[in-house]
Amino acid sequence: MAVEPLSQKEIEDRLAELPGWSLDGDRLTRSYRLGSHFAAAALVVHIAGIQDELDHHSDLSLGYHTVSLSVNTHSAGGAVTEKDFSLARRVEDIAPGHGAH
Ligand SMILES: C[C@H](O)[C@H](O)[C@H]1CNC2=NC(N)=NC(=O)C2=N1
Repeated sequence: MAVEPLSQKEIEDRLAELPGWSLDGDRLTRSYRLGSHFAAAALVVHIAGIQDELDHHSDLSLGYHTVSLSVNTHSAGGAVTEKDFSLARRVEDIAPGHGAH
């Protein structure tokens, strides 16, 4: 998969398809709220599995009822790439099943 930095327009087009995700500086980010701390922890573990499968890893943090991700592509000099959006889409696919919103 290409690891070229995406242009601002390419990032905006992709963000338009991913409600809840945003660009914070040079990182793609999203926070989720869950119904309990344990549910949030389970989502973290599920995301960790996806990240190992994709070999692409966000900074992933667990709060009280929250899970937060922040990701860019180290091998592209810390730019946002298609790999970051692939991860975001995979997380979006599974988050609702954990009751995350
Ligand atoms: C060797 C391995 O493919 C690399 O270290 C992977 C692992 N996870 C990664 N995660 C992120 N966010 N960016 C990378 O460039 C990256 N590279």
